Amino acid sequence: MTASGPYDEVDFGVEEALALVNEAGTPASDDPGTPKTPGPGTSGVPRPGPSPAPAPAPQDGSRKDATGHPTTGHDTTDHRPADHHTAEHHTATPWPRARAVAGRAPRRPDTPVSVTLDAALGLVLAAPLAALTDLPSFDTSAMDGWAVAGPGPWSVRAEGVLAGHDEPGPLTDGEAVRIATGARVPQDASAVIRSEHGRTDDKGRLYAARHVVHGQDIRPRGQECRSGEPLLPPGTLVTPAVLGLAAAAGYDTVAAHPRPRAEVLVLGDELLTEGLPHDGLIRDALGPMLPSWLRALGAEVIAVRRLGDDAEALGKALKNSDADLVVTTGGTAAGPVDHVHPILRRLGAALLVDGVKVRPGHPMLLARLKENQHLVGLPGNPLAAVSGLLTLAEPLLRTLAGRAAPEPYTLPVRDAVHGHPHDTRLIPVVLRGDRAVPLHYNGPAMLRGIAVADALAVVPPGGAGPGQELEILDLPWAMAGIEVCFT
Ligand SMILES: Nc1nc2c(c(=O)[nH]1)N[C@H]1C(S)=C(S)[C@@H](COP(=O)(O)OP(=O)(O)OC[C@H]3O[C@@H](n4cnc5c(N)ncnc54)[C@H](O)[C@@H]3O)O[C@H]1N2
Ligand code: MOO
Repeated sequence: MTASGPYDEVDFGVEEALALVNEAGTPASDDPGTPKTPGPGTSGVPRPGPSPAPAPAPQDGSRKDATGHPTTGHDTTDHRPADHHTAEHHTATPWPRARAVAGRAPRRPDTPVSVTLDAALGLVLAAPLAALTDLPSFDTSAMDGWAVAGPGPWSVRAEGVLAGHDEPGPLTDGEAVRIATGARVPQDASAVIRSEHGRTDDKGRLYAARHVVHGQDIRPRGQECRSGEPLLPPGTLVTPAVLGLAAAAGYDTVAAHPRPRAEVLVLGDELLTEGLPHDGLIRDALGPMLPSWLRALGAEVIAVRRLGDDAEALGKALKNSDADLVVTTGGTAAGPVDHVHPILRRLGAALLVDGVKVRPGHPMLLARLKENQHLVGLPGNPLAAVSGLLTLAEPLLRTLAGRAAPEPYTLPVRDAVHGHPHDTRLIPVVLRGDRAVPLHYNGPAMLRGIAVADALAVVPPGGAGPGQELEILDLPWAMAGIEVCFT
């Protein structure tokens, strides 16, 4: 890519992004099937375009989910790291199972709290929302016009009635009163005539321009609900519409599951927080990315701390943290300054997932630090960290927040996608019409693909052929978006 390429344009569209980064047309990323050897030249080495991908071979006779993975229905209570058999991944957990383990790791959502409406967006209701009032709470006019009683023509009262005012006196047959939308309809009114459907003569008598139907444009009290009627069940996500309904139904606060509290610990001596990379130092891509991503997944981020490669500092930070979820970045592998495993061992943490059969991100891990406190260890490579975030942090936060799992869905993939021989792959895609289009820059250290992606596609071991249905993991801002909070 030259400096004058379309990436330098401020406003390039998805089509251009696709042309630049789709997997089919351009050199690809790290070979997902090749064991990684850290060192110069291993990252970003162009590889040939995708070869026709065979359909994933069934691994055993067990039930398969939409992606062809064995489902986890039969092992729902087993929290042990799985798959002790292969030399390469002695403890790695299959990807679907890792998600299930993470979703079950917290035993239950936290004790419900009472939350003011302005703070409740994105939380989940912990109790049914029952109407505290009839809605509407009085007979109300649906239109600006006249409330009338009996057949016309009608004599119009001098005083009109506005929304928010006292109930006007009852009407007698042949009488009308000017009325505004939302105003109380006087007793004994038989209909409301819209202002454009009536005219008055010089004696102040009202004539209807069209047939008047009894009850027209009057919203009777309790039309939407009666006081006490259940409106929403517990477990409902508080959306903007839910906030509106709760307010209309008389609520100042709602009972909700509190936002899980997350702390981010960024590890690595090589990380810069500003300026250009120099002297082997690189910019920290995860510190700026994770807090808002975690918020988009429903967490409150209580701290982001940079600890370098200091084992003691890591140990202390973990001991002192009171977050529900600690997210570390880097240091998950077995390099000389990869301190996560040794520190977890020293703290006596229970490893629930120790490596996942997924690319990128296979060194990711999940540990229970204390009762109701968990740690997700994200690998340092940035796209591998995204993989860990969606594989482990997303289901864990979802459970803590009391949210139901989204309905899984699949889309056909437009192009063939390389698979790892044994592991699941997660690849950034854009959704075009009813197809998922793989993006090219999907190497573990690359964010260029995910930055223009709508979702991640789940590629089963062995890869996928063109048109094959793949499970799609939406990115939180590409879904309803209401949980997104970038501040
Ligand atoms: N002998 C082996 N080495 C490695 C293996 C392996 O299987 N055997 N796996 C590789 C894979 S895959 C990954 S992913 C990484 C995971 O390593 P760590 O979690 O220990 O992460 P680090 O070594 O600290 O960093 C890896 C890479 O990412 C860069 N990094 C770290 N933090 C950030 C950040 N906040 N922003 C941007 N980039 C970051 C770091 O500089 C390294 O380049 O291990 C492989 N090794
Ligand atoms: O390559 Mo590693 O899979 O986690 O980034």
